[in-house]
Amino acid sequence: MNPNATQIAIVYHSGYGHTARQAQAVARGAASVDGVESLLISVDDIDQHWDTLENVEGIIFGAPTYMGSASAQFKGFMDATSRTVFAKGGKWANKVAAGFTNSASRSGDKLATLQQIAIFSAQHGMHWINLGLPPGHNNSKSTEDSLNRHGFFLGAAAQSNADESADVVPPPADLRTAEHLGARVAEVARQLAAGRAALASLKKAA
Ligand SMILES: Cc1cc2nc3c(=O)[nH]c(=O)nc-3n(C[C@H](O)[C@H](O)[C@H](O)COP(=O)(O)O)c2cc1C
Repeated sequence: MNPNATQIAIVYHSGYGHTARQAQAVARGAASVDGVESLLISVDDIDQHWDTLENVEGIIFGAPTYMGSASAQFKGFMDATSRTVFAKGGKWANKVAAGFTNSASRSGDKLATLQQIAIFSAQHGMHWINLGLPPGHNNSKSTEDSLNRHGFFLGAAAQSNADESADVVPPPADLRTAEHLGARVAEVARQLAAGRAALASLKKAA
């Protein structure tokens, strides 16, 4: 861990590996920004990482959509933060946040999961970063390989055919969309960190 780097954590759950592929793409995107390091954390290992999460600049949350909402394992993580983060005095306040989800159907009610993650981030007083891409596949010239082919604004979406393994899906367009989200969050986190440092030195000079 480079102490001068801006740290972005990606906290995710994946039952069968598909959302893990999406999470890896988000982490790649974040780490592609100069001066940023990304850290992938599965909710299965979360108890080893509560202290780490207090010290990162941003957290990008991801879960598969199961029965129209985040998976129960991810919800278990969300509920645990009531005790480990919220009750300790809002330890995640003012960090940047963003979200991603993956499911089998084109829609599959993924929007409900992204909304759930956005509300969760707001409860922690975090700054929500949206996807920042126009809808990718809504005209005759676009294709299934277009970035943001599912047309989400709130976060990154991926679709994994139910009969295909995580070696094959999500498809490249969805992984590139996930990379874009990681890079966007990392850039904003960098800007905020630099802005805070600049303000502190102005204050010192005054
Ligand atoms: C319990 C359960 C519920 C599911 N519910 C949905 C759903 O509401 N919408 C959908 O599109 N896919 C649904 N799926 C399919 C998963 O979202 C899909 O297989 C996804 O790729 C799994 O990601 P994972 O491998 O990271 O767990 C469900 C799968 C499971 C196991």
